[in-house]
Amino acid sequence: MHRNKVVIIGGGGHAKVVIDVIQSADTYELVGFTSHSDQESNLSGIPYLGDDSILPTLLEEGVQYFFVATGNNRLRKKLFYQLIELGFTPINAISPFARISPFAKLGRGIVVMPGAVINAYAVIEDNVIINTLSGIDHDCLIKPHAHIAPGASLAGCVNVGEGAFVGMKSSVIPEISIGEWSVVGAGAAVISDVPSYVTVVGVPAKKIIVRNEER
Ligand SMILES: CC(=O)SCCNC(=O)CCNC(=O)[C@H](O)C(C)(C)COP(=O)(O)OP(=O)(O)OC[C@H]1O[C@@H](n2cnc3c(N)ncnc32)[C@H](O)[C@@H]1OP(=O)(O)O
Repeated sequence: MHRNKVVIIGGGGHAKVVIDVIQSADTYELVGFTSHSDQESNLSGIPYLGDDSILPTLLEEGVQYFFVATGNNRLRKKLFYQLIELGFTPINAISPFARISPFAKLGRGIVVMPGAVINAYAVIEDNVIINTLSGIDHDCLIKPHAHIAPGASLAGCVNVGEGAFVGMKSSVIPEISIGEWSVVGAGAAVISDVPSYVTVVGVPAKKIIVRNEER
């Protein structure tokens, strides 16, 4: 069976899981991964190819598809558009153990990890991470480059802004909006709208001042 060739961008912990998901779906041929840090010779059974300077050569050799497997939302955004600019096409990495409604809509460059559920009329835009065992209920809108961490539960009609991070095991009640590039802490219960560029934690979730804005 012919399978399209894919390069993975990134060699950290998130890449390990993304590779596993793509391999378990058995739809693509993974040619290897690129990384800027010194790497082991392979990751989850696929070879290290070098840093991103190898990418134009890979394209010439017929590797047309990519997946950016970095957890940091800002870096993932940057790399996503760089790869498209170079002429690559993003794929989705969908675990066969996720459940996605046929009435949900998915963009490009999205990973949906095992145990995640995406219900009817949810919209997941480009380059989003839907992590292990998370739940995205009906009519949610997840904007590009966001990350819904393991076990987070979004009720119906929740909007998550560009680049926002919804921490593991947090809960968001219906019709809440989470602003762009904001962070919801692990275990938070979000019961009111979250502005952009803030961090909220706790039950109920309240804004905190953070020292390090990098995410
Ligand atoms: C497969 C994977 O691994 S995917 C990755 C999943 N990762 C996550 O879900 C991580 C979620 N991250 C968090 O919850 C973090 O604690 C953050 C982002 C909310 C805050 O991190 P930082 O900015 O480093 O904050 P810091 O640790 O300095 O804490 C600031 C204050 O908030 C409190 N706080 C931090 N996180 C939480 C939380 N989740 N719930 C309640 N309080 C919290 C701290 O106790 C501290 O309180 P204090 O000032 O009274 O001492």
